[in-house]
Amino acid sequence: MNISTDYLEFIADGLASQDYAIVDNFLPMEEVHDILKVFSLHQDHDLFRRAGIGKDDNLQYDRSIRGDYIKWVNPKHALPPVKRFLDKIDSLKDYLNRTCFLGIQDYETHFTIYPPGSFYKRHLDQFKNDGARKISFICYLNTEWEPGDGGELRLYFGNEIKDVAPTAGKLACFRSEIIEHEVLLSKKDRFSLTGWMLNLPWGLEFVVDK
Ligand SMILES: O=C(O)CCC(=O)C(=O)O
Ligand SMILES: [Fe+2]
Repeated sequence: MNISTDYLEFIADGLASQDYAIVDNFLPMEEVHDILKVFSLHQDHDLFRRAGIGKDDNLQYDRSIRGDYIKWVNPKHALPPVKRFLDKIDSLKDYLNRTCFLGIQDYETHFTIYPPGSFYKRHLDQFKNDGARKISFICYLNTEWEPGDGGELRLYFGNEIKDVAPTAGKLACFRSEIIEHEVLLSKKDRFSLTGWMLNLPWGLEFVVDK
């Protein structure tokens, strides 16, 4: 077990009782720094692409809605620091399947960079033409984040909101089909690993398509 049962239980309870959970120290700083080195490597190789909205025939690119850059993780070729993160997500997936009966079969993950001035307007993570996304998870990697830097994750609960600072090591997760959310304007480069637990298997062709 590479993630404590306390964390797993806390996340499962949060998802069951309020449709979201936030864990502050999901990753130790050393692992955050190791993952950031992988980001640098991918940036050096110019592997990040503008993120789109929707999927397949409905895929669109619109900066007034979403301004981040992404690189999909291929789990079969993940470098060790990323593999270590994926192993934790695997443990979480198995735990949620045992305790919440969500029928999660797989997950998809991308590296994400929001450059200064970017944001992602209020949305739901399920695509109109695909309801496979069950749980959204985001692990933040911003070691220098301070109040005023922006880039908070804003969760909507009817008329209530909750803002989550994107500080390094934190994991935010929520029910993809229920919780509307947005990324507020970020004033600095904002790094994260973003993923979704799916109730369908995720084939390699799907990775290459993206
Ligand atoms: O990075 C975040 O805090 C949320 C990202 C998001 O909403 C998404 O990629 O769908
Ligand atoms: Fe989202």
